[in-house]
Amino acid sequence: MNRTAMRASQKDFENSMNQVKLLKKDPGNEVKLKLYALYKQATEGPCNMPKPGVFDLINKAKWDAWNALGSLPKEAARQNYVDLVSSLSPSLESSSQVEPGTDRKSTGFETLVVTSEDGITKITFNRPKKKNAINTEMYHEIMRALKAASKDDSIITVLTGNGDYYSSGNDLTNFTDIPPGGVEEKAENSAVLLREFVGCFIDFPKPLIAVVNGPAVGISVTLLGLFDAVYASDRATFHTPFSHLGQSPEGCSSYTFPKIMSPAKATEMLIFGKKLTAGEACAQGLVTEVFPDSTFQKEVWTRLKAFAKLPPNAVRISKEVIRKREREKLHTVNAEECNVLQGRWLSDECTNAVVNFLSRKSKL
Ligand SMILES: CCCCCC/C=C/C(=O)SCCNC(=O)CCNC(=O)[C@H](O)C(C)(C)COP(=O)(O)OP(=O)(O)OC[C@H]1O[C@@H](n2cnc3c(N)ncnc32)[C@H](O)[C@@H]1OP(=O)(O)O
Repeated sequence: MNRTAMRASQKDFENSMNQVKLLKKDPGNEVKLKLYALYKQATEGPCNMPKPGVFDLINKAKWDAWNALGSLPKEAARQNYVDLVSSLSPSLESSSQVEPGTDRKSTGFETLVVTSEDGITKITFNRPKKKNAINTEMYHEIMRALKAASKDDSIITVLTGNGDYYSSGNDLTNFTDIPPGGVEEKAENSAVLLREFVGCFIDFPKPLIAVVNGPAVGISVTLLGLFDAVYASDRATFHTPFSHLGQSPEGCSSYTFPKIMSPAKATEMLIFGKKLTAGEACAQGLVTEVFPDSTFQKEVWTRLKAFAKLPPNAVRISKEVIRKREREKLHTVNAEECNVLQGRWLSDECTNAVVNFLSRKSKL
């Protein structure tokens, strides 16, 4: 049937919006901009937003795309949107698909894969093309997955990454999505989100294990100080370029790192941005054990499956005994770090570093 000869109904439009969420492959920035522009035109009509500033790279690209549609009628924009999505259909997949005969897989996550099997809930960062950078959606999904894992029947919970990276840390494009209240509101919202996010790690009631499959950057490193064990491939590296980004430590690392590795070693990492190999991180106590990459998955999962057979109540109670006397202190540190960062995010040092990263790639 020739779709262009038809009028797309509201239902067709909504189906297409849902299909976009199921895209298997990233359609690329150009197509994403077209989809954005057609969606806005179909729902709001011609571009009605003030033109973003020159440094607001992403919003400016979006504005340009929407504005370029001029006075295209809403119905035509809706039809073009449906046609464009249908032309992308070979790269669609159903996210509700559950692999047959394997473990229980939770659906409803865009940025994670969450499975539960053999007493282990595994939360996998799943943005491999972006080196598992943590965008706003992913912060929320990780919190949701942790809250569910704390209540499910698993004994231990594991975080790991899909692809060659464990995680490249905070997604720097998070800083470009500026709300109507401006950059101050953005900084405040981010500090609230960060505090809640780190709080979930402080309060997590079961043993939390990191399976660090590759390089880790920024917040994905600092959080390791709140894990109960950290197993790393010898491909992994550990790096917190906070000063380079005009930022300051988070994830309670200003407290945990000096305790774990000595104040001077913590300074080298957190202030001077020294990158550690997995072996160095292990020697300094941040990593529990390092495995050759060729046998990493096999060895680690064999070990974790054995741990997960331990009596659940004893495991949970022991975690509580260990965490209890530190919990209040950790929450205080978390609040202080978020406060300091809120100010840093408004600094020229931070703005320039983020603009440099984004414009280096001319990214959206
Ligand atoms: C609620 C807010 C809380 C904030 C908490 C504070 C957190 C602080 C931090 O985590 S600080 C650390 C931030 N991370 C970084 O500075 C790393 C930035 N990325 C890089 O330096 C590099 O991408 C790399 C070294 C990780 C990998 O380099 P390379 O192997 O050359 O790959 P690419 O650079 O081509 O990356 C592929 C693809 O991924 C995108 N990407 C990677 N990391 C990030 C990131 N952190 N933020 C946004 N995007 C990232 C990269 O741009 C490429 O995208 P493209 O293919 O160009 O679309």
